[in-house]
Amino acid sequence: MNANLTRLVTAAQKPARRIIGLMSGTSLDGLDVALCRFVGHGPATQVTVEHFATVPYSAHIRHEIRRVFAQPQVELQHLTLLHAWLGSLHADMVLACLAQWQVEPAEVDALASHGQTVFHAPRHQHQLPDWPNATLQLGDGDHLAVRTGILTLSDFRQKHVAAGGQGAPLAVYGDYLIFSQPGEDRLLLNLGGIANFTYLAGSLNAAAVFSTDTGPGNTLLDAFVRELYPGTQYDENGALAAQGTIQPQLLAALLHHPFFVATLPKTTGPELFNVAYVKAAQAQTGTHDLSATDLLATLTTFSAAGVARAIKQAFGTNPEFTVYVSGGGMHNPTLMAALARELADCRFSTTAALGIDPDAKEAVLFAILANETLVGDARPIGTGAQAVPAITLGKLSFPA
Ligand SMILES: Nc1ncnc2c1ncn2[C@@H]1O[C@H](COP(=O)(O)OP(=O)(O)OP(=O)(O)O)[C@@H](O)[C@H]1O
Ligand SMILES: CC(=O)N[C@H]1[C@@H]2OC[C@@H](O2)[C@@H](O)[C@@H]1O[C@H](C)C(=O)O
Repeated sequence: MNANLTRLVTAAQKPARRIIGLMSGTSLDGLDVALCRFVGHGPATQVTVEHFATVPYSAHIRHEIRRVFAQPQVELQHLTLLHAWLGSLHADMVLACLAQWQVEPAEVDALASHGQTVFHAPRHQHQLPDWPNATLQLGDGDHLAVRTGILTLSDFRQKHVAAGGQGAPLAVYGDYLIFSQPGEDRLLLNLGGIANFTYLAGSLNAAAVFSTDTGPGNTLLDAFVRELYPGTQYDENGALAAQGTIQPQLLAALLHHPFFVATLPKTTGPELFNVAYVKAAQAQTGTHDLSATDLLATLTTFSAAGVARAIKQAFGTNPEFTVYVSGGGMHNPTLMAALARELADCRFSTTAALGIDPDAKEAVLFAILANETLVGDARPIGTGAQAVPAITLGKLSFPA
């Protein structure tokens, strides 16, 4: 048997294995690196996060990604170079983390790399008749495998698209395995650049589980803070938005988009929710001269209202859940206060209460997906239009 296959089978047969999950999201703040230890698979999965770090992206890296990020037209040479460059860059970031944690690459059984989403194109968003759902993540897995010497799984979204999905959200596969709890209906809400949630039934009925994006999380806030306060990356602790007043006409115009009434599940990205989207709504409502803080206050409530709309769309007007929040938006008290207003009957907690660092959650998720691909099974989740494809995800790259 080929030595790579022997290595693969050995990793799959171990009673416990270490997998590093990597996530770099739409916020372009950095690469999240989570070294996880797994025992078991499927609903019996036990995962411990041994180490976690976010390796910040430099201004240079952010600049090079933004040259193509969510752009319908790009320089093809730059896109091609980025694919290789980001693969090597992510590999070096992993090696630096391992050195700091005093863990040898040989002690790690697999790397699970999400890559950098540069364009997300579900059919409802590109609206090109006869063209499929599509999504593109850069940072090639072979570069990670060869440079780190670690067996790598990557490019998790393509199979979801191939099997009939939109390529996202994938969190549902991992959320279902590690956060389901008998007797408690749970909502897991991730406030990243884009917000999404997973519903888990206390009955443990897999058919009832589903997940969806809800619209912008931090992406518009970040984009306008960058534009209005040059040199600043985000509204730290929601302090700017907290000084502003919500502009109701603009808020209504922002929410007036087919995305917010489209059936669940749905996905989106900064290809739709971007500066141009907001400026069009400002032009339409004559609010282009709104102060920076009023605009940020309105955008903060817009994100919260999008989350609330999707939850109410699924569960009716007065949903009562414990909502377990993760992602960078949970550090924004103005956004969290807006959510508490929009979902008055919900209680808010974070995934820390469930044993997973909320900043690490998405990176852990990709490690879980890799663990399932190595040792688990494809299993049915959801039903009807909300069913997620029963597949294992990720492509294999061997180091040699
Ligand atoms: N202290 C803070 N105050 C306000 N906002 C914060 C704070 N810390 C983080 N954030 C927000 O969180 C963002 C980063 O979030 P996160 O890392 O979850 O996004 P991501 O993983 O890139 O997104 P996605 O899940 O859409 O891929 C920052 O850009 C910022 O908007
Ligand atoms: C195409 C893409 O990268 N989508 C991300 C993004 O960030 C949040 C939201 O939009 C979600 O759909 C997805 O990520 C998470 C990890 C997911 O697939 O569950």
